[in-house]
Amino acid sequence: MPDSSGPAAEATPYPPASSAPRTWRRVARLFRPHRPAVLLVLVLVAAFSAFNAAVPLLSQVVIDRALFGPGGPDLPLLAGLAALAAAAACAVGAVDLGQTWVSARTAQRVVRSLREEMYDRLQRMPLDFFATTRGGEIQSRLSGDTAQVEHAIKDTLPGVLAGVLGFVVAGVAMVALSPPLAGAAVVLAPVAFWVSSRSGRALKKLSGVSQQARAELSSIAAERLSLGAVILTRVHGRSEDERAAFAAESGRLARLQVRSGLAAQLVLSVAHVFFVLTPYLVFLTAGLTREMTPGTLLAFIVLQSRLYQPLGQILQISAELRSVQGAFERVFEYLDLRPEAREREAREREAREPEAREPEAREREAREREAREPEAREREAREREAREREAREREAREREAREPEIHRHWPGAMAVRGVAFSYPVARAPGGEQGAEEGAEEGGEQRGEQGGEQRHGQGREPGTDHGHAALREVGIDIPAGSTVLVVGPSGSGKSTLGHLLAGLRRPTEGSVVIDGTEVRGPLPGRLCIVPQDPFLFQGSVAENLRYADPGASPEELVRVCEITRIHERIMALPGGYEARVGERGALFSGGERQRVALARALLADASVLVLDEATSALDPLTEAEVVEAILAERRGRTTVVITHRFGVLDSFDTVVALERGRVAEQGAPGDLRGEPHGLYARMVRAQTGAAR
Ligand SMILES: Nc1ncnc2c1ncn2[C@@H]1O[C@H](COP(=O)(O)OP(=O)(O)OP(=O)(O)O)[C@@H](O)[C@H]1O
Repeated sequence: MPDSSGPAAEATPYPPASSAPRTWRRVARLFRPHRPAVLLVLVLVAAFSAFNAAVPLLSQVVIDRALFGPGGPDLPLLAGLAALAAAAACAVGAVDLGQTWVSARTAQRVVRSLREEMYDRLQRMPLDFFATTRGGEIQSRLSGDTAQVEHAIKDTLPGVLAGVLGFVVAGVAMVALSPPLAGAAVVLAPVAFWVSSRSGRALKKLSGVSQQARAELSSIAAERLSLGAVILTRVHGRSEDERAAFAAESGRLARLQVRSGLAAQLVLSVAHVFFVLTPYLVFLTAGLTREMTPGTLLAFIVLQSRLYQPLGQILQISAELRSVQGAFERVFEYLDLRPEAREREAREREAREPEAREPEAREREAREREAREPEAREREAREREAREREAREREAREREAREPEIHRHWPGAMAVRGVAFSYPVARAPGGEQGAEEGAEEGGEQRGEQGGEQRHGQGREPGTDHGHAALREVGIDIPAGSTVLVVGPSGSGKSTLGHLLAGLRRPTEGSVVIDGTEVRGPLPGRLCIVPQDPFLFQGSVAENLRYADPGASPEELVRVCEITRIHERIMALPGGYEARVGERGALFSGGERQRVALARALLADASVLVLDEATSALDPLTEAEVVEAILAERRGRTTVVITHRFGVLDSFDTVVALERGRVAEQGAPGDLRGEPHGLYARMVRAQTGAAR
């Protein structure tokens, strides 16, 4: 949704497609506040070129007059010339140093303000923008593109200037020495320019696609290495697929980089051929004209190298400039984003004149998008499709080989035996707390939840581990039974859920499934749905199939009907193919939970743990969904952790936790009969009877 900065463009919501002159005019505007610095760079570069050309001219005087003049060698003249050459060389060094300093300082200033303005724009963007844009994309523009812009200002642009001026000065000096030889020296230049501009164009295109691939890669990392995503991956045993998807993207980037390198090298190779051939053209012309003193020839040869050097620079840089232009365009696109207030205005304007603007604007946007990277998009879509198909087929094959009805094979009887669990002590900032645990057990960082208890209450005196979240917990869960886990906030319910699902391992005691100790996630046997489940960027169907890549459309519908989300999905444009946005942001909290529940049902695990997984639903829908999940469980063991008691009577057993210990466990009816029991008190408090 970019907008233009100019007043003319203000009238329409979208700017016209950016063109090279437009981009460079805008780049020039960036330097307006730095005019004195730019002027200084210009003067320094001109001085550099002039001093550089002066040295070879001196060599002509050295040969023709000081060494081989009519009266023999002239020593005082030689000494004077040597002093002059030394002064010119020192001046070249000093001027170069000064120019580098001024350019670097200006680059930092320009880039700093660009970066800050971009950040400011982004901060004021409407929420929709963040829901539909990947985090990695934003990061890549904010740091990757601005770094390229900085390099351009510091090195590329002064390089172009030095190249052009050096070329002109050396050219003028060569023409002054001998016009026919000067002509011979530049006769091949147009061919070299033509080749370099062609490969420059290719380089610009490649740079755009590479930048996009880099953004994709960092998006994958940012999205898939978040806590929720890592839990999801482990619970469904998809780590290998995640690795493969990352490797495919990383391979694509590597291939693009190789191609960029080749395109850049082509320019250098052309320049090399040019440099080798041109001196011989000059010698040939010198031989033909026969008007050359040795001193002039020597000066000419040195000047030639001074001509080629900037020429080479220009050839190389013209290719680089194309990729720099791409970086500037991507930065400007973000600077042109419409912050919230302007967005609203534009929407209102559109609402007033819908027919007149909308289709036109949309068409223009589509054209722009298409013009930007049609091939890349197509290729990406093809690759993604192939990857997904492959993963789906592999998973289906594995499933077939395993057993069609997993939970029949694995009954899902669980036992928690003398379990204690302590979270590691939080160290001062800069400490290593949690690092090992995170690596080993998919570690978790919690927000404010339960923060009070973390700092004091409940700490086990004398333990090395710090906060004891669970102590002496013993629970028996027969296969196929339904268990409700309740307890006050911070009593250890979620910790217990994580232990049951194998996401964490007890500090003491053991968790056992069908006689085997649970030592880690067991995809297909244990599945957990957390309170804030993770949906990744992609379609609803892709999110659901994460649990079972071979699931048919009918199976998707079946599980979504159970969790009462099917109708909502069908109401979306595209139905099951509708995108869910960044981390499912286009869904409400309750809808996200219902999609995640459907996904968990698709996993068809022997044990399903719902950790407050219906907390965002209204009580009626919650009861309906939980009842439906229990009704269709087909022998599956189901553990429901909740604060709310809308579905009490459907459970075989209730486990009430208090301060990390099991306060009560038994049939719901029995526990309700204990008037002073924790469970009965909690039920009364919730139904209002306590009053
Ligand atoms: N990652 C962690 N690091 C340190 N302490 C933690 C961590 N996670 C939870 N705790 C602490 O462990 C205890 C049990 O937390 P847990 O999340 O299991 O409680 P809960 O019963 O699920 O709470 P709630 O109902 O509020 O979700 C709390 O005191 C909490 O502060």
